[in-house]
Amino acid sequence: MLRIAVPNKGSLSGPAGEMLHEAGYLQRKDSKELVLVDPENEVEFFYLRPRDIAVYVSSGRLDIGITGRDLLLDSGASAEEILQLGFARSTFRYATKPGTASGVEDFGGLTVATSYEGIVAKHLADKGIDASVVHLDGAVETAIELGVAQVIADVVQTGTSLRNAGLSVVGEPIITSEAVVIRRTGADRDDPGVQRFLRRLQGVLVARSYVMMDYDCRVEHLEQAAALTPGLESPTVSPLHHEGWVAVRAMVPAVEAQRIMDDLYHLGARAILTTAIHACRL
Ligand SMILES: Nc1ncnc2c1ncn2[C@@H]1O[C@H](COP(=O)(O)OP(=O)(O)OP(=O)(O)O)[C@@H](O)[C@H]1O
Ligand SMILES: O=P(O)(O)OC[C@H]1O[C@H](OP(=O)(O)OP(=O)(O)O)[C@H](O)[C@@H]1O
Ligand SMILES: [Mg+2]
Repeated sequence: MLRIAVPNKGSLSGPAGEMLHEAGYLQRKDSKELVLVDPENEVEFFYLRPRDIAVYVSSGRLDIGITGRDLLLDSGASAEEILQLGFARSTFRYATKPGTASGVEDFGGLTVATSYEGIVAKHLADKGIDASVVHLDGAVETAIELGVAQVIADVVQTGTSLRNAGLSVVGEPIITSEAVVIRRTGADRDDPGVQRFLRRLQGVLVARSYVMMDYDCRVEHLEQAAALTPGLESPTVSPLHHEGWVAVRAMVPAVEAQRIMDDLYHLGARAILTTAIHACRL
């Protein structure tokens, strides 16, 4: 049975549970449940603190886990990303009160507050900056106001938390993060259970980002229409009872669907429909 670590709290937890549910797995009903067996799908889920997931996976006790790239890097654990999941997208950046520093090179002698000590200590060391790092569990934006540090390094998504604290980013993002599936470095790449799990999650990603498009068009416009809707392999084309017309079906990226419908209409295609894809195996 495949043993999978799932975040039990925070920004990763809700979207991870939704994705697993969409992929057809049982999910816990009560947030106090720590372990859930899904015998039908031959998996066992362990609900763990997001920070601990890379540690469990690198130990080999659990086969794979869902975590954030930033948490994986911060842990220093021997685990690697095998699939990007597209949620909990964020950057990890330095910020200060305006005027404190114009770049990381000005941090010498200052104190940096962060919940991600591993990432920050390594980044400063790589740059040869002699700054102190103080660990805080959260709400690090307040550390400057309270005089614990002059610099913070934290997750930035919309930038609202920084703005509210009167802080501005300094330097380029240290990391661009999102939720990822990880496994122990060097683990068997071809494990059939892992491959099946990844195919299911990839199916969810495709189902979320593509729609199915159907339309009718005149045979003489088919080449141009197919160029607008190439599908994944190539569009399905079926004859219509009405001679000189064909029905076409192809998957298209959801964000482009409206523009493609306009272009198809302009070309003379009619009865252009899109439908949601609920599940998929590529
Ligand atoms: N506001 C946010 N937007 C997007 N992703 C975020 C945000 N805050 C944290 N993350 C991401 O979530 C992961 C951190 O999860 P974690 O549960 O430790 O933090 P959290 O969501 O801040 O929860 P907590 O309330 O425990 O601090 C990281 O990968 C981080 O990049
Ligand atoms: O750029 P924003 O959209 O404001 O998002 C970033 C904020 O979200 C997270 O905080 P969270 O709410 O998890 O609190 P925490 O600091 O206690 O982790 C993160 O630590 C930042 O503070
Ligand atoms: Mg947080």
